[in-house]
Amino acid sequence: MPAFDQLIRDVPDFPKPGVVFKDIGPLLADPIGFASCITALVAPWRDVPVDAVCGIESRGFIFGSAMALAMQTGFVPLRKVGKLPPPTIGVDYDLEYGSARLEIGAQGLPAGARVLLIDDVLATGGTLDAGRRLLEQAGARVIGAGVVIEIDALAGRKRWPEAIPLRALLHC
Ligand SMILES: O=P(O)(O)OC[C@H]1O[C@H](OP(=O)(O)OP(=O)(O)O)[C@H](O)[C@@H]1O
Ligand SMILES: Nc1ncnc2[nH]cnc12
Repeated sequence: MPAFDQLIRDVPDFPKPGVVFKDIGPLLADPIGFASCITALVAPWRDVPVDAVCGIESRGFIFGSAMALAMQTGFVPLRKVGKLPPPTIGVDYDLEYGSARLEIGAQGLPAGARVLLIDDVLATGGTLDAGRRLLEQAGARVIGAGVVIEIDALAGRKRWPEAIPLRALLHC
């Protein structure tokens, strides 16, 4: 596996004191790093039927939409509150540094669609958990999830159901 970790910058005390922010900017700017990151994110699902890749706003859009292109599936955005026109379905959740609400278009997915949930970082796990709950509320079947970075110390994986595969490229 390529050394993605060298393309992720640690920024101490951003966006607030005590948080070490994982900056994916250098990874996105590196054509080989970004391409091999997408290849690695897609790899576990090669033989799995997937109807759509769902990315969480905003950094999950970058990886999720590139994966959807590579997998030849549709892409469905899970957006922060107030961005999508009605009708929407939404869920509230807590973040490592705040709280938020995620929404999906009520007609965004056919019932029973097999979807992958994608984000850049798994920290406390609140966002990924909210994404899963939202997709299930919308009638989709979450068959797996992928993140680029998992911050092990924050134990976000504990909030994720063991029965659904969750793949992380990098552990910090
Ligand atoms: O596991 P958690 O503790 O929930 O944190 C992970 C989430 O936090 C960041 O998003 P943020 O809400 O900061 O939005 P952004 O992608 O728009 O910067 C990150 O992109 C994940 O979505
Ligand atoms: N430490 C962190 N770095 C980047 N994104 C995050 N989202 C939540 N925690 C984060």
